[in-house]
Amino acid sequence: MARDKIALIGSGQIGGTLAHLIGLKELGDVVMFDIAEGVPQGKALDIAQSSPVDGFDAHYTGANSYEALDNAKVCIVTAGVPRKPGMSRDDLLSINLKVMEQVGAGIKKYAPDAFVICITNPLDAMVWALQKASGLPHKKVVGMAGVLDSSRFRYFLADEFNVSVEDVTAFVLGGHGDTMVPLVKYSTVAGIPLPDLVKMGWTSQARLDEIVDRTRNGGAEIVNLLKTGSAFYAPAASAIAMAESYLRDKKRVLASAAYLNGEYGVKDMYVGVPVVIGSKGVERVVEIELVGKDREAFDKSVGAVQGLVDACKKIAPDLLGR
Ligand SMILES: NC(=O)c1ccc[n+]([C@@H]2O[C@H](COP(=O)([O-])OP(=O)(O)OC[C@H]3O[C@@H](n4cnc5c(N)ncnc54)[C@H](O)[C@@H]3O)[C@@H](O)[C@H]2O)c1
Ligand SMILES: O=C(O)C[C@H](O)C(=O)O
Repeated sequence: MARDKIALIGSGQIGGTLAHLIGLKELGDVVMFDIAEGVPQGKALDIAQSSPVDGFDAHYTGANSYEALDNAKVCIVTAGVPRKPGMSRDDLLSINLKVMEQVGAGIKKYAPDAFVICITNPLDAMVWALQKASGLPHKKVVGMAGVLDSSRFRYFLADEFNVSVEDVTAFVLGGHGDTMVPLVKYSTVAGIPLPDLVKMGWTSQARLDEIVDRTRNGGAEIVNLLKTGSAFYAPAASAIAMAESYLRDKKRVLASAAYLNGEYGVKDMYVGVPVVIGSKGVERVVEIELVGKDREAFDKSVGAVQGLVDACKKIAPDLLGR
């Protein structure tokens, strides 16, 4: 059986890590694309040369032309710039919006049947713009953030309780920004919700609040440590989970920036919610009933994303006609 072709648009820190993980997991052949000449070619060759050591079979190519995307089954988009200490993800909007317009046109021309995962920040607005620019069906274009934010939350919780990360589930919804919504009520250790664990004396409400806060600031914590860029190992692993669910029709329930057309009371916007990802793309939006503080926080987060989408519409009004 022919291997699936996976195109990585952007071959920087996340692009390189994605390419390596795809080989290690034998998910398919990899095309690395970037505007920087030599970078995708060099990384592709380097990773290909690791394949005999690690024992995986995958074909790697690097390219600076969109033709290389031809017939890709999955496209993962990291093209653009990351933030530096002191910046917010939103500061990247105008520069990365231009990149999404170019990338969207390339996908439209060469990979119109692909499942597209956008990673570029500010995530919820960029995936909205990428869908508009590519014209692909909404269920075939998603944004990666919720898996990452939920994974950070899971890791901090597992560390707090001194239990395996495998036994911790968590969902972080809303926009991928300061207003994201870690859902305490729906996060568990071995099925036991966090509020029950507080009652059981496993932790205090104050500690839980600190962990929620650290999760919300998880991206900035790493940016401040690295100083020259942002997180890439966990973001790449998170996007691979989404790509794998699509390619292997696993139908995993993963928090993703998905197009909402009335669900959660939101229309014509991408926001982080749990979705089922299978061979048809986003096969179902899981609509959790949000009440009280969770509803308020979610609505506030949606408002923040709406502000960014409105800014995109102002900068690139022609996107609306597509
Ligand atoms: N959604 C998330 O959870 C999440 C997590 C981490 C990073 N990010 C975002 O992902 C993006 C990439 O991060 P990174 O660490 O890989 O950055 P990076 O700078 O290492 O890589 C970005 C690459 O994009 C390339 N590029 C720039 N303009 C391009 C264009 N027009 N066409 C093709 N390629 C282009 C650059 O040459 C560079 O190689 C950033 O915007 C960052 O903020 C998002
Ligand atoms: O924080 C960033 O700028 C990168 C990314 O969105 C993250 O959460 O790690």
